[in-house]
Amino acid sequence: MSEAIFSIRNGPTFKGVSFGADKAVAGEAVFTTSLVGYPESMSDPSYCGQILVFTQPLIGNYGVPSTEVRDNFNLLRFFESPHAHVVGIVVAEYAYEHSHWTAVESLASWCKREGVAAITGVDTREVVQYLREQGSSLGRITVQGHKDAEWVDPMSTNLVARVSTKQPYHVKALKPRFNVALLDCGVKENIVRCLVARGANVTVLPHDYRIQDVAQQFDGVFISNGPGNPSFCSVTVGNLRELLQDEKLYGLPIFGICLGHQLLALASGAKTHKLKYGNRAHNIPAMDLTNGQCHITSQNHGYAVDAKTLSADWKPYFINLNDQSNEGMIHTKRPIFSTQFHPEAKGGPTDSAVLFDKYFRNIEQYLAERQSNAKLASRIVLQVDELPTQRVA
Ligand SMILES: NC(=O)CC[C@H](N)C(=O)O
Repeated sequence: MSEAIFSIRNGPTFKGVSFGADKAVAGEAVFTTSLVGYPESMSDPSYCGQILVFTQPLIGNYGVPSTEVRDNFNLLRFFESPHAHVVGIVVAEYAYEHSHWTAVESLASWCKREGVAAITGVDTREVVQYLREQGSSLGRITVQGHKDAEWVDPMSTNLVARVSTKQPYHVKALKPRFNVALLDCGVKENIVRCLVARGANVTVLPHDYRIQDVAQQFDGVFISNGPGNPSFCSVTVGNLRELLQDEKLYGLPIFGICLGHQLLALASGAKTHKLKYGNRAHNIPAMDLTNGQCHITSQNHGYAVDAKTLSADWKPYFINLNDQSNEGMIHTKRPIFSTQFHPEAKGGPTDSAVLFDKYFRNIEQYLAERQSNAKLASRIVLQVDELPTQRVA
């Protein structure tokens, strides 16, 4: 067992023991208070470049499932993408013994295979108290025998370009009713599953794909979650702006989640800002401002939309009941809405899965209107049937 050190820039250092990849890493140190779901969180592309500190003290006790198993839609059954995206993890107590029916290996062996540095024996309560005071900070993990990595701020690079599919791919529903185009800024498998399981064939497009050129052949557009600072996604934002301004597509349903919400907000003229230390948890209360209902939500984000900057056509949709930050927006006349939290969960509660049903009702209505509106005759621009059926690295 090698010793390891976790350090926070302009902050304290913590000694522990390495149980992951034998290396030195640097990134943005963030913490999650979620109790379960470490395979899902670590493979969520939104965590790209980050060192994730778990406040749940015991981590690793249920091992890691197979990265090979796929479901009926050819989607990964147990992971949110094929690889780990965090650069490191920090835990209080790594469980050297694991047991679960899905486990095929230990968290330690997965971290080693995936090149994720991991340190145990850290007082994560102290780390969190520190990060909450100082705000978002850079961190690094150095395993004994290695030189410290240079500090790196992943938020100053375009992470979306790194994690997005390189080519379009197409995931078929079992009984297809609709065709959805999904802009992949770092999509989680379960978002695609939530769409195909409800009967949409999903064509997943790279983040910078000119969505405005193909949108007319789809019944709805979806904008995914993803890593990093939304202001780096100027190409996607420019494309979305043109999409929103196209009068022929006025009735097109659009739904965005997390980074997708932030990009839609930027495209409609609103602003985003960095939160002091972000919201990463599975139990964050968000109130639906249209009916006063509270959803307990799954979240992982460092940026937020500034609700005061929403233009006249948009209203805030949800509000965070812990810190009053914006949790979504909805268009006042068009079938377009987005949320900062994750209705697809994985992990987390499924209170807000109903938003996928709302999106599908919008699509049904759009199709009914389109049939009575000859102006928008379907024009096939992109042949989807010959596309690959999974992410293209
Ligand atoms: N999960 C996400 O999509 C995160 C969005 C964005 N990268 C943020 O940190 O705010």
